[in-house]
Amino acid sequence: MKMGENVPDRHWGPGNESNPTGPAATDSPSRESIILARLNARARARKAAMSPLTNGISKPPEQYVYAVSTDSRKVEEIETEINTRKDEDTQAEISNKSDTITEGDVVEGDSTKKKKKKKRDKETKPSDEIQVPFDDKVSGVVVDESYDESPPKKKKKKKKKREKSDTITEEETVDSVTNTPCDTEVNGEIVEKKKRKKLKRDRKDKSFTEESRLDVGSDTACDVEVDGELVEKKKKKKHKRETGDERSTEQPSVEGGNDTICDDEGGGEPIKKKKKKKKKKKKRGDEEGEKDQPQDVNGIVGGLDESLKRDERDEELGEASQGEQRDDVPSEPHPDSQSQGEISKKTTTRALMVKNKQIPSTGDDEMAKSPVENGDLLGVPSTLAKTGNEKKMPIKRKAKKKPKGKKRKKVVKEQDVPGFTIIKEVETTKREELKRTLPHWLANPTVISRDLHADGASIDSIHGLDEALKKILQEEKVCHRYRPQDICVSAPTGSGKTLAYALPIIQALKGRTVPKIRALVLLPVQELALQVYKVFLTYTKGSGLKVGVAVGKRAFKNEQASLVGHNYAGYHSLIDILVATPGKLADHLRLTKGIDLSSLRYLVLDEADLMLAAEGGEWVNRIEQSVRGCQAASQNVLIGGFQGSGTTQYPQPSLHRLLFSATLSHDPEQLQYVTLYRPKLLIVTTRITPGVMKDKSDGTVVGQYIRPVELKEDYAIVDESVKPLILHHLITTKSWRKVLVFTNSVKATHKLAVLLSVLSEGLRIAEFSSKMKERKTIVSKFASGKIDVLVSSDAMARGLDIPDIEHVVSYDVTSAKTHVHRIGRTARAGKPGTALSLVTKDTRDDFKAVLSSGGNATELTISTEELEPYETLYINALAKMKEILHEENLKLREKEVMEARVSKSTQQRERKWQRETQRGRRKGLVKRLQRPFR
Ligand SMILES: Nc1ncnc2c1ncn2[C@@H]1O[C@H](COP(=O)(O)OP(=O)(O)OP(=O)(O)O)[C@@H](O)[C@H]1O
Repeated sequence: MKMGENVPDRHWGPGNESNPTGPAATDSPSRESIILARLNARARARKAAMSPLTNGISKPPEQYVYAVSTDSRKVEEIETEINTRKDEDTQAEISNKSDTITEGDVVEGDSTKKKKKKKRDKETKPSDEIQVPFDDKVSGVVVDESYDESPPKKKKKKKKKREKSDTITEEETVDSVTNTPCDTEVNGEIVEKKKRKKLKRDRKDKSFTEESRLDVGSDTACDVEVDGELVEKKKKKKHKRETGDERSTEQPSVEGGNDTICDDEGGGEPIKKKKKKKKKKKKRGDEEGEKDQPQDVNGIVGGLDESLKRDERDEELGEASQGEQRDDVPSEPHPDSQSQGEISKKTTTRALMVKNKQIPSTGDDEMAKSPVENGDLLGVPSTLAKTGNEKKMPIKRKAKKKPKGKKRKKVVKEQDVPGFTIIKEVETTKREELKRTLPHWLANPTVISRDLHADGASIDSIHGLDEALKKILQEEKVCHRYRPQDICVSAPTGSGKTLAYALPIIQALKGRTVPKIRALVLLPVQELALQVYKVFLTYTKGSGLKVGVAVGKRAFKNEQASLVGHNYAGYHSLIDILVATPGKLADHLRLTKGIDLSSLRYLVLDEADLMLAAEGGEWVNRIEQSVRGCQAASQNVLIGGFQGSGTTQYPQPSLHRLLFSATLSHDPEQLQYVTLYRPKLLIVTTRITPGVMKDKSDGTVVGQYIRPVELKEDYAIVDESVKPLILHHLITTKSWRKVLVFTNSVKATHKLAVLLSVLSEGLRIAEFSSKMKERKTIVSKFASGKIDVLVSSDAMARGLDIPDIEHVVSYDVTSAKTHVHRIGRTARAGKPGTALSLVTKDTRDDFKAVLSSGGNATELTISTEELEPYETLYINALAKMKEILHEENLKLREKEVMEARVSKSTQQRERKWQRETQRGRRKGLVKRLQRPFR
């Protein structure tokens, strides 16, 4: 089907329907009305024609298509024919010719004759000007002829009817009137003018038709310009969208596929501009109408692809969406929607060609893409809107710099995978690099700052190291090695110093394989040593470590057998940890065979200040010499402590010295006997009390005797004669139980214990006996609460750990150091306790010195009135005490006399026997000598 055949059918149909009788049936209009109607019709026609042009659609409206067929040359021929045949009655011929015209067309008057003539001419001689652009394969546009046969949509048709009915009617009227023979007859001038105007209009129409033709079939500068404007507008709008300047009230159709339509009609473009554009287009149409076809192809693609993409998107959304009113698109159908639909089909073909690489795609394919096509406005994902068939062409635009590290899109093209349809874009995001986090032990190493030369010990001090290695080390100037610092600890009483050294030693020696004396703990008295020995026994359960004690509690031979074993291979150690008093240790080092201290690693001096004070501290030096001697003597000791001629030697670690006391001496003279290696003094305190930290004259900060925090310390200024009565008064009136009283001597202890026993008959009073056998029983009774008041000398002042002693009385003022240990028997391990000091006038100054060492006591006043009730009792108690003491003295003397007598009589009997023996021997010898030989 040819273009010329279809156009009248679509264009003139409605007009003829509206006016079936045709213009010939009307009366001849006046000249002015004809001219006015003609001008109006032309203006409307041009306006209607401009809409698709600016829309990027190449196809002009039907009336212009029709005008294309009405070439000026043909018009002249028709007019000439009309003039020559005006006298002839051609009604029959015209009616015959009218058969060739499509049904529905109303042919009335001369104008219809002309049209029929034109139609006939077109049928006989098709216009190349029309067919070329649509049939031109170079343009890439293949006319879908079936489109013309498809029924137009009702909405579009109705709309078209409404908008064009008036124009078409008027135009028809004008054409019919101007071409009627009566006009020429009425006024020849008018006819001439009309002819000139007709020629002029036809020329314009011709030029415009050429422009339209070019728009339809080929590209024009107009299209290029329009497309360029569209591109620019879209760029601006896109920029606005990106910057958020675009108002939300703006119609989505502006951004959508109908944006060009709205630009023309609803975009608010001034009419003057439109006219200017039209003029420019006409000029360019005249100038560029004869340009090469490839340029035209490129120009047309932009407008076509825009419709193509809209159609493709509609296809993707499904047929259900077709014909429906979009929310973001104006519901009123556009008058040019039909022509757009027509172009869309063409552009679909065009797109297929582009897809199949039959023709090159242009950057306008991408540029013409609207947000609706991208699925943005309809909420359709862009991945659905894009089919992947779009071939990206180079677009002259500033490429946006992609931010580093962000999403990196990778579009999988359909061409990449032949035979498969890519339905979705594959987006690959660049994963953020995971920061590696180190384990806690690697990220937080324990930094030990040390200086090799400052902390090192001499190579010679490494026991057991091979002499050849020592020589090499010295040659390499590696003369020092790391050695732990010796530690001195001054901590309050009852703060757990025993466990402070016991647990680390047990932990360090737990992995040993062969028993050897590796730890030596020295304490001043037997009771403390036994107490610490029990602690080690408790905490070494299950560890395999063996603990020995050397305090003289058992027979010496038994202690020897518990420390050293002997078999066919020789002597070997039976213990790993030895708890001893200095005296007994010296006896064993001197008398016990096989005792070996060569592997000693830890030397602990508990109550170090007292230990170093005994014998001037020389015994410590003797023990260390003994240790070094053992080490020197055991150079050939085999593994396991067996002595022999083995060659295996192991370097022994240096001896680590640990000194503990609640009153560690600050006197350097007392520490001179201990060879301490870079000693470190640790002072443990729980609160800063006045006088705790003092800055001495030498600038060194030293600690004082620190009391437990839980200890409450009181003192009472009393007379010497009533001290027992005041103590009795406090114990009885305040119901003290488990009271530990310290005196300065054993005699005073006994005297006080007797007096208290007389005064307070209901209380269980005991004294810490000097007899070793009785001590253990008394301590256990006192700890279990069977003794209420235990009177003791300072033999119990240090280290004894008796639980739950509530009150400690310092009956006699003593030194500050002893005072700290006395009152330290209470308030242990965080438990509360009270200490009372009875101060006389003579000992007031001494007590002040005691307090100045870090104590803080409150005075307890006891009035004489409180003591008056005890006067008689006290006098009687004193008298009875004297009697008791006197009797005790008498008994003691008798005992001594008896012992003396026994000893004297024994001596006498021995002497008598000796004399008799000597005398008898002599008599018997004489008798034997006098016996005659018979
Ligand atoms: N961490 C602790 N928690 C509870 N009790 C503890 C702790 N450490 C030690 N003790 C207890 O405190 C008491 C006193 O311990 P220890 O005899 O070692 O004290 P000390 O400092 O040696 O006192 P002193 O100077 O009088 O000899 C012990 O009965 C012990 O069991």
